[in-house]
Amino acid sequence: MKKSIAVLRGDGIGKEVTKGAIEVLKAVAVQYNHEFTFQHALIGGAALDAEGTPLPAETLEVCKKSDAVLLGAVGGPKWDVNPPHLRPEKGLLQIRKELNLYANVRPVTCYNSLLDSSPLKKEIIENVDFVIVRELTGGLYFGKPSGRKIDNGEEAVVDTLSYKRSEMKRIIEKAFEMARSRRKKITSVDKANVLESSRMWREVAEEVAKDNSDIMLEHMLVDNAAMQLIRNPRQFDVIVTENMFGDILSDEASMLTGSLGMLPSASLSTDGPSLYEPIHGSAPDIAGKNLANPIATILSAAMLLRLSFGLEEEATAVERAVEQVLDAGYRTADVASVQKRAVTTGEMVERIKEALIEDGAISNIMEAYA
Ligand SMILES: NC(=O)C1=CN([C@@H]2O[C@H](COP(=O)(O)OP(=O)(O)OC[C@H]3O[C@@H](n4cnc5c(N)ncnc54)[C@H](O)[C@@H]3O)[C@@H](O)[C@H]2O)C=CC1
Ligand SMILES: CC(C)CC(=O)C(=O)O
Ligand SMILES: [Mg+2]
Repeated sequence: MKKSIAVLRGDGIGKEVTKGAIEVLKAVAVQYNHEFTFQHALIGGAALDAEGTPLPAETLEVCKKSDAVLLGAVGGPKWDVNPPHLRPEKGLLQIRKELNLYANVRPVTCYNSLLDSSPLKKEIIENVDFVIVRELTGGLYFGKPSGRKIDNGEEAVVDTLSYKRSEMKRIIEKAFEMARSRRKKITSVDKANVLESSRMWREVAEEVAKDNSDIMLEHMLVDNAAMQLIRNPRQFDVIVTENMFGDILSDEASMLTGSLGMLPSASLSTDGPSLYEPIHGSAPDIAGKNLANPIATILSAAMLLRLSFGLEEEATAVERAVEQVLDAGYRTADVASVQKRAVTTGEMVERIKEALIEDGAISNIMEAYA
């Protein structure tokens, strides 16, 4: 199969983790006789430095012409003082809007071998397997008007949360579709006791449920959901929610798995190429140190293979390789219980490639660490 992948490395650890995922995708191409081409383009702080804008027109062109997009992360302290339109994050929001990436699918899977890496008890996180379906192109992050003004002689600020019914419907329908091939349960998360947008969200969810009576729908207020994720995460199958709630809940959920560096995501488009990205940011505190966990991005690449290219066997092989390497005891620093035994980003990538190329080749690797 011949496919083109646009790669937006971005900033900080975005560069390191995408490098690792590309290496894994290249290994897949060799192993399964595919031809993947990679075209790099600028986004975020790197694009601001080079082009004066966080999303150059050329980047958008490259993405639109490709079969899928792989993104690292954007942002960093260097650009924190910039005005809103010159923030790296603005480039990420813009590309989500431009490519109609309405659905951000964030699977949360607890690996058996990492049960001791989570701050939560093993009994709580064992067999946790759910997916957060986050609306990605509406809500507060895209609200207009937004900004500062003077109100009665005092500085005031406004951010607006707005959604169209159709925007709610399409993401909730996506969640129902996903639940159908899973355990057929949806938890729709909102703040309907306070927000009008949430009351409409509930109405829409009920309407969609009427046409999907094989799926069980429950509603949960977001503050309770944040608590239930820690109390009893196994109760969840598919969580569907608006943009900001999904953003926050998924970072929280990542700690069930042991680290923010473990959660992949797919940002699905209504029409054109979809984009695949780890849920984490550019991690300026560890950037450039070869410390980042590349697994979230490698698992995002597996989602790319499955969802954009239909390569189920290859996607499963990547996921199996990750699991095998973790089972063998390899850990980056974020999930290592004994820090001095932690491996670097580069070594983790090497081990995953090795496991992919030769299934079972790494069975005794922890001997080196004993
Ligand atoms: N999708 C994106 O591009 C996102 C960008 N950001 C941006 O990233 C910058 C830093 O934001 P933070 O709040 O620090 O969030 P962050 O997600 O970059 O990091 C939070 C913490 O998790 C750790 N961490 C994150 N990914 C990791 C990985 N793969 N391996 C090991 N440890 C990892 C970091 O070292 C840090 O201690 C900001 O400019 C923010 O706006 C934040 C979230 C998402
Ligand atoms: C620019 C932010 C909305 C990025 C982020 O935190 C995310 O998408 O998870
Ligand atoms: Mg986030």
